Amino acid sequence: MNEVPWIEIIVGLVVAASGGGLIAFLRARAKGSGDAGGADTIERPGQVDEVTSETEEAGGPASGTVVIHEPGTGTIAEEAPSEPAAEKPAVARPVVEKPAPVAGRLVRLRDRLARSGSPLGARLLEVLSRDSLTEDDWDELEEELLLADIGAGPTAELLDSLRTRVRVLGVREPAAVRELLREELVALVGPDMDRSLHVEPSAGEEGTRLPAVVLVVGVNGTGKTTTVGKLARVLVAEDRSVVLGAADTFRAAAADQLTTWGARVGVGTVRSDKEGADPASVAFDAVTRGRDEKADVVLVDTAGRLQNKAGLMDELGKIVRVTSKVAAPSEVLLVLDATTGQNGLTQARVFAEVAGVTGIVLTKLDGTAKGGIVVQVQRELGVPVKLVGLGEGPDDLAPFDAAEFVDGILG
Ligand SMILES: Nc1nc2c(ncn2[C@@H]2O[C@H](COP(=O)(O)OP(=O)(O)OP(=O)(O)O)[C@@H](O)[C@H]2O)c(=O)[nH]1
Repeated sequence: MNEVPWIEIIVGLVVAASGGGLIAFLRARAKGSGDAGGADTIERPGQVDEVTSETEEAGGPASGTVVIHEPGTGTIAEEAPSEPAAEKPAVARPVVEKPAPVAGRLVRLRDRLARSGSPLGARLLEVLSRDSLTEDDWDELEEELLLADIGAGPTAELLDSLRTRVRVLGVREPAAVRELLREELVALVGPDMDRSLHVEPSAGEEGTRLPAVVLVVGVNGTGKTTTVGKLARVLVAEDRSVVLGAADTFRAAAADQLTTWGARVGVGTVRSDKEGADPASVAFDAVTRGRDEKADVVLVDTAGRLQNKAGLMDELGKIVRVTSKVAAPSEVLLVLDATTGQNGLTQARVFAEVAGVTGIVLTKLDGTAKGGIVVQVQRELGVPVKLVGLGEGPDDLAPFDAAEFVDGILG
């Protein structure tokens, strides 16, 4: 018998056997990258490097593989073909953190302000505790309120009302005047504004379940990526399932930063392999992924470089249009740095005009005595502050509440 056919048969059998694996692998690839744009990958939390090296050992590609970390279990599953469990190298179980409960976080504001210097409340109360208030005292109060960025209009309103009540009620004791001031400040901050976050999934056509889409916009450096990471933790603490979209493709490190934030709480990030990729494409992929996974919320981080209004309008407008093909944004959160005062407000106006902002996240409140910016920002933009950043810690993001906030700044 001729030996050649035997060699061909053996080679054929080997090719057929590995071909099965290849088809399974290709199927897995096709399943994982079926979104528009094609270039995006979803990075699931966990130790991605370890998963990748394991994938290589299993015969899969070193990059672009869809890896999935099952939130909460600490196990890693991947969509590429796998060897029988007994033959697999051990994979270190990633630690998934449990975020701190959300309720009562704003109480920390008082401590943080006390550490950051002389808070507004302490200075106001020092004036108000003088025996009888003279014209100079009222002027001093006005100055303090203006320095705290409350703004000229709101400051005049507050002082008018406070003076009248102090006179009419004949209040003299510092504790009673303090209480009146507290009431006036709460009224100014707006206790009745709807500050709830709209993060409930909705019903699409033919009963599809659509995730709530939250776009996070704002000038660079204000704390957008950090806020998206912290907000993911808030939602996880409330038992909601979350997908992150790294549409800040301008700064390469932003996607890594976001992936790390998500990984800590078992949340996956959709990102692009290409630096400078189209943000709208990444946002679309993230929302599609959220819909396919029946996630409750998709949080999309954006770049928001403010070169000019037209460019910003183009970029954000496109993100809104494109994501709306799957699910329209239920929230557009504008992130503002509380330490930038008036300058931040000017930039905020541009974003509000362009992006249809539904809520404000005021970051770095821990680093400023100018908490009054809350009042101005709400007045100027006509939208409520919904969340505040109180520090760089992972759980330093608090739902905003007018009365708790005023108690925080009054100390
Ligand atoms: N103290 C304090 N720092 C904060 C807070 N929120 C964010 N930061 C810090 O602000 C810096 C900028 O935050 P990022 O999240 O990278 O800002 P960004 O807006 O995404 O920036 P770009 O990606 O460049 O657009 C980081 O050092 C954060 O830790 C806060 O509430 N308090």
